[in-house]
Amino acid sequence: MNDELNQEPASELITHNSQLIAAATLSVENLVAGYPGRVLVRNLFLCLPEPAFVAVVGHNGSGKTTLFRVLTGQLPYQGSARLLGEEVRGLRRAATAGLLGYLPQRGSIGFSISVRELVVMGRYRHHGLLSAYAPADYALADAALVRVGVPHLALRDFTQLSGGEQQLVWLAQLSLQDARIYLLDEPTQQLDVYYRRQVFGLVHNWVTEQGKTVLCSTHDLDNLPGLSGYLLNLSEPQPQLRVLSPATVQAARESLEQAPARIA
Ligand SMILES: Nc1ncnc2c1ncn2[C@@H]1O[C@H](COP(=O)(O)OP(=O)(O)OP(=O)(O)O)[C@@H](O)[C@H]1O
Repeated sequence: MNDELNQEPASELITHNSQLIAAATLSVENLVAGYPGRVLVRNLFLCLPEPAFVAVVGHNGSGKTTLFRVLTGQLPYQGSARLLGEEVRGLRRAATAGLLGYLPQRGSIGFSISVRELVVMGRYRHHGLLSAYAPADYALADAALVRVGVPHLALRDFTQLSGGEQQLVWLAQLSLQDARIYLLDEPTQQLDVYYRRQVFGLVHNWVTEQGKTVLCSTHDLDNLPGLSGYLLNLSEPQPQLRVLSPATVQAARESLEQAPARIA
């Protein structure tokens, strides 16, 4: 143990810890969440001090979406879950406050709309309810479509796109929201090998170039070793943030190749 730490009085350590938690991008303390008769997240502790990329992995049904539902205020929980120091259960309209951008696993819409019109809606926070989007907004939408690699889809009807194409369009829209923290639920699930790599590179750039925090749930371990950030394996008995590296990805792969432990 570090001698300097040993010499620090306990009261100062507690103050220091609570300051760290208050300033953290994401902090979770003793979090318990799930559904009636089914606890999925058990006594989870996490502290992410700086903006970072976090790959959230785990077997099917291990609670990745459940954790995201907690962090987006859609599911009640016990314990504490804070985003930029704010307790989630006290947050209202986090998305409109520019705090949180969320890409759910299945995003569908029931009416025809052009891709360009859908993407420009990512700018809604910068607009009054009734004001029309300006040419500058459409220019940003076009640029976002270029960044995700599908500018050729701009005039297509969104509802007629393939699942993978729709996923790329949602990502383009999300990038225009300019949120501080993004929760992406399996954003590469329906993508081919080429676009999977592109999307991991893109959302990793949101962290390194724009200072965003990105939590990305995924079953795609192949694209993780080249990225910097953290790995959170919800299939571990006591999940914790581990520095992303070829070794930690390999350890996660070995654990996920085993049958999941079933907790009642
Ligand atoms: N509304 C609900 N009521 C009861 N159980 C639910 C509900 N929603 C999800 N579950 C269950 O909770 C468990 C965890 O689901 P969750 O979607 O968080 O898993 P996941 O890790 O995201 O899985 P996947 O990798 O398959 O997307 C699953 O067994 C699921 O059936």
